Amino acid sequence: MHFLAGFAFVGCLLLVFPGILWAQPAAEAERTLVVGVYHNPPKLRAAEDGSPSGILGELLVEIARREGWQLQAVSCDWIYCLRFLLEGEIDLLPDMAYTEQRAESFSFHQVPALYSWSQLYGEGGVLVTDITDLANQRIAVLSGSVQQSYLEQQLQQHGLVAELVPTESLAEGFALLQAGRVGLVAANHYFGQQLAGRHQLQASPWLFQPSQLFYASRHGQQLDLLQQIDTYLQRWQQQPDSPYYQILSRWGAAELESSSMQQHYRNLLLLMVSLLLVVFGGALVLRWQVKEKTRHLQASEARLNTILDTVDAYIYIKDKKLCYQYVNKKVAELFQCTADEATGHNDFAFFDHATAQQLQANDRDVLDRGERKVREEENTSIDGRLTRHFLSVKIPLCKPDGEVYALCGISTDVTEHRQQQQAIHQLAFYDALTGLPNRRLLLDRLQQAFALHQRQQQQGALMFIDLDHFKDLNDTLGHAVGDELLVDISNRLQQGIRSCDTLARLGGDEFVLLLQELPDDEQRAWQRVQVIAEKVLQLVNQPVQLQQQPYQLSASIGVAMLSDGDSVDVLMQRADMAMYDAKGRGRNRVRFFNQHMQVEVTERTVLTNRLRQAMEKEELYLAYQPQFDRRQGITGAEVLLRWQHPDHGHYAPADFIPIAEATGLILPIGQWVLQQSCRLLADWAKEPGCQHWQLAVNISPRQLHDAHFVEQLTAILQQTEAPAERLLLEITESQLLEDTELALKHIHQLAAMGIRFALDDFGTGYSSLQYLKTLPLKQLKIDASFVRDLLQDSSDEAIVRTILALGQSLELEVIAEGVETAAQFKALYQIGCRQFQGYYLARPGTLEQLYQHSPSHPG
Ligand SMILES: Nc1nc2c(ncn2[C@@H]2O[C@H](COP(=O)(O)O[C@H]3[C@@H](O)[C@H](n4cnc5c(=O)[nH]c(N)nc54)O[C@@H]3COP(=O)(O)O)[C@@H](O)[C@H]2O)c(=O)[nH]1
Repeated sequence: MHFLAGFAFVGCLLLVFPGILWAQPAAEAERTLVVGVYHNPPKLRAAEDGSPSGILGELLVEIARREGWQLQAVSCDWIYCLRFLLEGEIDLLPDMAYTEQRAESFSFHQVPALYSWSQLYGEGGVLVTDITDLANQRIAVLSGSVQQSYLEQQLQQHGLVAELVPTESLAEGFALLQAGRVGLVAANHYFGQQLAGRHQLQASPWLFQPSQLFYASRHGQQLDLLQQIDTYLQRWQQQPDSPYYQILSRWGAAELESSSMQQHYRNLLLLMVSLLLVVFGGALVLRWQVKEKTRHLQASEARLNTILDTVDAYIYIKDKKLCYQYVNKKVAELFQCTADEATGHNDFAFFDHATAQQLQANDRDVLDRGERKVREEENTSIDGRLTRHFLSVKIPLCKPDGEVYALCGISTDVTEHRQQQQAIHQLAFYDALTGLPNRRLLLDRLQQAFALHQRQQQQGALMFIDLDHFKDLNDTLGHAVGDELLVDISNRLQQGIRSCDTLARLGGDEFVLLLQELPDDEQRAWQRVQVIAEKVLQLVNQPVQLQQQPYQLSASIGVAMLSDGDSVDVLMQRADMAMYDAKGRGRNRVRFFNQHMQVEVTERTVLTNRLRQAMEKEELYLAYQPQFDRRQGITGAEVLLRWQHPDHGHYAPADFIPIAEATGLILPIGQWVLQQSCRLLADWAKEPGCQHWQLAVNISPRQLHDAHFVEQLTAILQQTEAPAERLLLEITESQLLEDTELALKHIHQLAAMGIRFALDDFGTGYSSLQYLKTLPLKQLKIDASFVRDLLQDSSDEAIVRTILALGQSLELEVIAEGVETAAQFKALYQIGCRQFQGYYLARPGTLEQLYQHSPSHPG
């Protein structure tokens, strides 16, 4: 029993850790070959020092010596040798019979190294002359061997029932025969002959499975080496005094010697049996067997212990009571005791209670099911100070009859790997600055929430939260302060949400809140989201102290209910759309997605595509609206962009300019407007009647903030030779709000070149005196809205008067725009306005129409 358990134990360990048990001295070796050596004497066996021995072993050693190959021998049972060869753990396996099936997985050389056949061996009285004698027999066969496949096939062909008992080695087969567990054992004649002689077994007269024996490598590997082996075999098999025949005769002579000794032994035994009775003979045989096996086991155990104590894994055997029966050095180190001290104790002696309970549950599973299990285990030491993660492979150890008697565990410490995995996970799914889930994780959770909504109609909402003017703050106060602010906002928002909700940061100042577990009723769910959104606004609105200054932030929030979209992408787009709508409506507010937004976006997309082509197709042109002095003489004109689409007619600038702005198309379009305007100024400079006229050109915020704007306008002025001082760039206050520093820099650079600036829509924005002081302005433009209600609304009149007074004191020209009636003109004139623009005087038109308003112009 012990002997058989040993087979299982060795198998379990060698299966996982094939060890190099013998290596040739490496002095002049050029090539290292790992050779599998299984016990199949006289063809193959491991010598005392572990080196390959037997006929094929010595033959290989001789070839290797001549070729300068370094051999490293791995001692393994046949079945594991095969597996190691397949898995590339070993390079070469001697003593493999060629079959077509094997040729699919292994490569063989050409010249057979040996010829062999198989026989069946049994106690005297079992006579096998042909296949039919195998009916109802229990026959031990080497697992995965040619004998096994041949016998299986033959039994099936002849419709015979016999039990083939697979063994891991031939020795195990003969041990089963000795123990009376099988009636016959199948083996090649080399091995069988030896064992039969030794154990008084009878060889069957039925010879089967003649085979050619080769050295084999993993399929397609070591082909040059196999060729070399062929060269030696071919040469040596033709020379009677070659090493081939010397080795053969050495092992053949040993065999003969062994046979003749056996004969002598048999005679002696017969004599002894007759003299000392069967009892003494039986005892002797038994003692010899025990001694042989003990020696074999001790040698294997010593070799194994060396391997087990050097591998970087925790290896142990636990009995059915879950007490350690064996621990390797690593386990003993972990338990801070010797291997002997660990033996006999269970996990409660080494781990904390919860760990021990979990380990025992895992172990029981393996023992009860009799199945190999792989699990990740988290083990905390008994003092609770150290927790490590292990990947544990646990294999049940079974007796030949299948009964599980222990388990063998191999655990690898994967703590660092786990930590790395966690770090990678953190990087992959969380935002590095705030620690909030990132886009990837949000999408994952949204996907789940959406699936739940579709399956069970569970309500949910997606909230896009964008901080207003965060970019300005970031640019002004620096990115470190910006980061601090984002962390602060994320903490505030996190405190205000429930654990079932997900707050994520998509990047920059974009936060997204996924709300789940809302009331089933759609209306109530909507109301709950409204309340939460208001709360978010309040949280953002709370003043924050940055660089000793209090700041109050606001956010624009867009909401899409999960029922608003039919996919995650659509939902994201819709929440984003709603957020932009909130921004467009003045920021610091919440907007829920509605279909109008969708229509607007669709229309905007269509318009964007048309606008992209408009420039190429020359559908854009310029209109000129004259500007007048108090005597209604022309002082110049405002250049106004127009778009005439061949199919869809005239598009209003108020519709397409914001799109051009948002898409960046305003940059090439604006450049074209400036080129046209400068050409016209250059032409006017040559005409005495209009030399003094100026052209007012609207500049969009995008242009003013563009890094190449100054450079491009300088180039245009140089190319056209237009007088810079006749160019008046109209800017609005709102333009200056975003990235003020860069805008001011560009304005000052252009003013230094002589270009003049007008502040458009004056009075409608912040009307900051600060701008009036710091900007190199030449003109203020009273917004048309004040002119429109001038006659009805006294406060509008007061504003107009104030603007005029401001202009006077700051020495700025003031022009009123949107003058539509004679009454407005008169009223403006009476309160001191001296420059005018509006439909009353002239509508925007062609150049010809402009010239018609000036009698002095030759055109
Ligand atoms: N960045 C650029 N913006 C441009 C350019 N061309 C125009 N625009 C801007 O588009 C907005 C709408 O312009 P538009 O429809 O051309 O309207 C202008 C005038 O036609 C209109 N106007 C002029 N007089 C009157 C009037 O008596 N009544 C009345 N109802 N409207 C009148 O006012 C617009 C000019 O406004 P302003 O620029 O503020 O002086 C408009 O914001 C343009 O700025 C361009 O090339 N680039």
